[in-house]
Amino acid sequence: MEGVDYLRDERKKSEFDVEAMKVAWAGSREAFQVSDRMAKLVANDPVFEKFSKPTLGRKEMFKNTLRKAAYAWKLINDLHLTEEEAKWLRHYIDEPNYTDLQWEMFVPALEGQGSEEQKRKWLPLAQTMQIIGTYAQTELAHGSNVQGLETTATFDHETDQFVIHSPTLTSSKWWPGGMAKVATHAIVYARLIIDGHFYGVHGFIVQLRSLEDHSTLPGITVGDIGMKFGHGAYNTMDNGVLRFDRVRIPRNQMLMRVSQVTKEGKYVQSDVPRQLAYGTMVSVRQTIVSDASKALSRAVCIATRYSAIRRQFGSHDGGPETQVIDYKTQQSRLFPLLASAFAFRFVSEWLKSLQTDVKQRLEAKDFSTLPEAHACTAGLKSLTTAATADGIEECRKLCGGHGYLISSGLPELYAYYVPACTYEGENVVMMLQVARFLVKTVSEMSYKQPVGTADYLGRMAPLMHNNCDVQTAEDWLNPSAIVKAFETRAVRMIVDCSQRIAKFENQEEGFAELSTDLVEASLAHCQLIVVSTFIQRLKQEIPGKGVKQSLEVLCYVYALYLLHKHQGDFLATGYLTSKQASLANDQLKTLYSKVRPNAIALVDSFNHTDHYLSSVLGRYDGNVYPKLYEAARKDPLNDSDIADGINQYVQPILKQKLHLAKL
Ligand SMILES: CC(C)(COP(=O)(O)OP(=O)(O)OC[C@H]1O[C@@H](n2cnc3c(N)ncnc32)[C@H](O)[C@@H]1OP(=O)(O)O)[C@@H](O)C(=O)NCCC(=O)NCCSC(=O)CCCC(=O)O
Ligand SMILES: Cc1cc2nc3c(=O)[nH]c(=O)nc-3n(C[C@H](O)[C@H](O)[C@H](O)COP(=O)(O)OP(=O)(O)OC[C@H]3O[C@@H](n4cnc5c(N)ncnc54)[C@H](O)[C@@H]3O)c2cc1C
Repeated sequence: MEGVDYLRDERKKSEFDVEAMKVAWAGSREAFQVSDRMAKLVANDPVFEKFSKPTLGRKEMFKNTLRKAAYAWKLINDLHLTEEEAKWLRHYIDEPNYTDLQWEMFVPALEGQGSEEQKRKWLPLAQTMQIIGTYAQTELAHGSNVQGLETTATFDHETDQFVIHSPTLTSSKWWPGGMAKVATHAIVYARLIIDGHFYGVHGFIVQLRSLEDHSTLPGITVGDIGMKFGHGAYNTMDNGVLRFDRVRIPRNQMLMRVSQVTKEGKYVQSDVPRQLAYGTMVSVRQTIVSDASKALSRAVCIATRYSAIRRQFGSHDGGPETQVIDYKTQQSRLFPLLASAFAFRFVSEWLKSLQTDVKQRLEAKDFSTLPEAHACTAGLKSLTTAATADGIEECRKLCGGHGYLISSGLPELYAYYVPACTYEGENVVMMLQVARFLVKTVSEMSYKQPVGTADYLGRMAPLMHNNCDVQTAEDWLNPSAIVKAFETRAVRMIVDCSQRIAKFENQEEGFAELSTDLVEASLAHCQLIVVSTFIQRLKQEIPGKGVKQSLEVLCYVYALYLLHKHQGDFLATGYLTSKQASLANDQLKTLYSKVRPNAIALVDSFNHTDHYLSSVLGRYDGNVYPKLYEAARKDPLNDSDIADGINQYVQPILKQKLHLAKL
């Protein structure tokens, strides 16, 4: 038998309707159809070929990406693609480039932080790509600490302009994507100075390059910051360094939704909270959660298919060896990741609806849910990206030696994905933001009832004193038992930290002293959100034979895997006995055997094309070994029998050896 037959047999074992699961994964039939159509469009167009990327040099790689982005823009216009379709098209092209910044950051920043007048002027230009923008916030010396940025924007009364300046080397903008070579404009974050007074960091629209010949404008120095981790990965993006030498922009190019500067140089704060200036980051963090499920599902798809094909040991009487997916250890590493991909998918859907709700409220000047939205996006961004980056690396290891080959698709995916733990808010820094929200919520509880994702903190009294009543492994197959366990663990960790902080005279000092515990408590809170959201999703109607049942199994796998992994927390907070924790682990093992027959069908439900996976190991048809061989033969080193350099550098050594032998 070959890999092709193995996967065919595996697909026959499936206990659910794969087509219906594809819809459940996508969120709706329409969402499935759009993403499916775009995936196929990209996969079937030779312009989007990407297998040769690892062999290209930086300049060729960059140019190739520009070519693809230009072609994609042509398709978007020629085929009159909707915004949603265009988003999927860009996603499936699968090469970071300047358009990511244009659509994910520049346009949202204009939308969220521009005044109505500014939006009328700038949005049509950006949306039709007559200008290309980037988001220039991070500097050489400051990324996380936004208030520490050094670039200055000084108001000049006489000319009614701002003077944008980089006063120090460390104030150089450093990292913004698309900035080095492509962007014509940037939203530059700088300290506002009026008459010698500082008014905090604000965003300014600054033109960097001529729209005629693309040359940099006077006073602007811009370039690339150099190669990044991995060979291909993020190196298709021109992350840049940018310095300003007293560059002048008109006053009306400061983003003026949150605060304004008048012609007279008066600083006026709108009736909206200053945190709205951070709004772009909130919306991008939500997208990052959705991207985490895509990246993890991709790695899991590769590792699961390959695990069903790969056989090692266990052959008796010349029969076939054991499929590595049948080893319990392989299942215990792989299936929680499969379950996590679904968990992240559903939490990202929920986060999107939360975001839509917040946006509507903001329009109506209701800012009450902004802190929660910030805490949720920051925390879930941190949780999902950390688990996804680790998960991709685990999938590489699950594929043994072949996982280390570029043709497995996993090294590239990891190198491309891993900066998500850092950009858009470094993960630990983000968890500390969640901690601030939680500690504040607890401290305000005497006069303010917690709501939304923090509402369980309002049930603190019973949760502080309850004990778990699970007695058998089956008792763990109960959503309310699971939610109660996660709520209790989170509440006890948060209250413990809050009480210890309260003992410090200086609360900030207490917060800093307890920050490692606070990060763990925040993680417990975020895990509760993901688990609860998965459970809530299962309460909705989910059509298709066996689909809901399979998702229920995955939901329990996700929850009990976390419970097992963090059993120290559950035991230390006194909610569980070690017997109950061990029963949870027993149940987890039973659940793995329920996932096993459905594993291939579950990863098929992600509907990933071979083009998107770009992995010989994860091919849909399972034809792994012949294709591995073929991929290896295509390596440039195999172009000739005697490689360049052999005659020059190896032969002389060999000949010298002969000479010594004669002696
Ligand atoms: C860490 C903080 C949050 C700290 O903010 P701060 O004002 O210095 O300090 P603070 O006193 O803690 O905060 C003040 C207050 O602001 C709140 N807040 C903070 N962030 C937000 C938000 N996004 N929405 C709504 N509210 C927000 C905080 O909760 C505080 O609220 P409070 O005063 O407690 O009620 C901030 O500086 C930050 O967000 N840093 C991370 C920087 C970041 O994410 N940069 C992204 C650059 S762009 C990028 O990476 C693009 C990658 C693109 C790609 O290639 O894909
Ligand atoms: C691929 C990539 C693309 C990017 N694209 C853009 C872009 O388009 N535009 C843009 O403006 N920026 C961009 N960035 C920059 C990115 O947003 C920042 O790197 C990120 O916000 C982290 O900030 P930092 O580099 O200052 O990290 P640092 O804050 O210096 O982190 C270093 C370490 O310090 C720790 N630390 C920092 N502060 C605290 C604290 N208060 N408490 C405890 N620990 C702390 C962190 O946990 C971390 O371990 C990009 C970065 C990357 C890698």
